[in-house]
Amino acid sequence: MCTAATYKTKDFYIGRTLDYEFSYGEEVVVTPRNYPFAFRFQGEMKSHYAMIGTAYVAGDYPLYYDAVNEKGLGMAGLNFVGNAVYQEPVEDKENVAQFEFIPWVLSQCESVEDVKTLLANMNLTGTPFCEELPTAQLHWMIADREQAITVEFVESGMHIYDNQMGVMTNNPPFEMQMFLLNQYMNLSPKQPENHFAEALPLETYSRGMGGMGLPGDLSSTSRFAKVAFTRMNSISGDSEEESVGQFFHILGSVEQQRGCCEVEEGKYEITIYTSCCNADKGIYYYTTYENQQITAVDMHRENLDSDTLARYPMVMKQQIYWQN
Ligand SMILES: C[C@H](CCC(=O)NCCS(=O)(=O)O)[C@H]1CC[C@H]2[C@@H]3[C@H](O)C[C@@H]4C[C@H](O)CC[C@]4(C)[C@H]3C[C@H](O)[C@]12C
Repeated sequence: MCTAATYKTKDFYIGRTLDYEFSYGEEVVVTPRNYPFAFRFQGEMKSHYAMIGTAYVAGDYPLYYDAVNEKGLGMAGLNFVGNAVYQEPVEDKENVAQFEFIPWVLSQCESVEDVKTLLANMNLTGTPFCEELPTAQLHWMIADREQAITVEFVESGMHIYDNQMGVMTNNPPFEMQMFLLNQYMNLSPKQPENHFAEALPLETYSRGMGGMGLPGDLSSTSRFAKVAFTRMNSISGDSEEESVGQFFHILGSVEQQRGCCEVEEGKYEITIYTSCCNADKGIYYYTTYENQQITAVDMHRENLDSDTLARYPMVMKQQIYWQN
């Protein structure tokens, strides 16, 4: 399972959890403006917007999972297995392979409005990167500081949904996830009151009963409701530390601990990493399952006019701050 979220205080933030049972060896990767992107169908793009995010680098190619560009536009790809349907290349559209979707969008769009225009003429193909890395079945959240959308390619074609909550998880399709939220309309952060039956002496027996009824399991629908509630009711100061801290708490509400979700005999999904990118400043913060201390990579500390990827393997060892 995976969860993505946006958050806005003074700055705009976007991030995700990457939940899976194994890691591909992902890194934080800055793609500078003059890195030549060789698109399968669209040819070489010699210069473009710079971007930062998590990617698995295959050869010298950044296969991004989530990223933000220097204009403050961000996107994240999450599993959508069984529902994602990609097309064969066609003649009258811009064909883009599924693994190129993030670079294709972030290299040339400044805003979600730009993305909508770009998508109108795009055909996402199921072309695999190589034999060893088959096509990933994903759907995407794309956001800037003004709005967020969910983009899904399914049997009936491409669907773009306004995503007012700025959250996304996995299956089922976004429309159904939104419908299921109706079930939770009664939830409130306030202490509950007895509406069950006047005749019964039901009472709040402890503090902290706000959000009563919020699901606690790790299924995609439960995480959708939980993270939406957490994100929509979230309160924080607007300093960088407070905003980033709060963002990690929002995604912390749906993190996966090893042992709770067995996906195969003896194999468990865990939150491999959690990211929070300050999209305005191009700073990518992350924690990993092994290291809960926040690590940061600032794209503006790199030479953004270069043509070579800057790569930072994620810190995978627990860092403990000793006070004495
Ligand atoms: C497995 C990841 C999604 C995690 C997730 O959503 N988990 C939920 C699990 S569940 O089904 O709902 O149970 C996805 C997110 C981004 C994906 C990667 C990126 O799309 C980049 C390339 C794309 C290539 O086609 C395949 C390898 C790959 C390197 C992908 C591997 C894998 O599919 C990733 C890492």
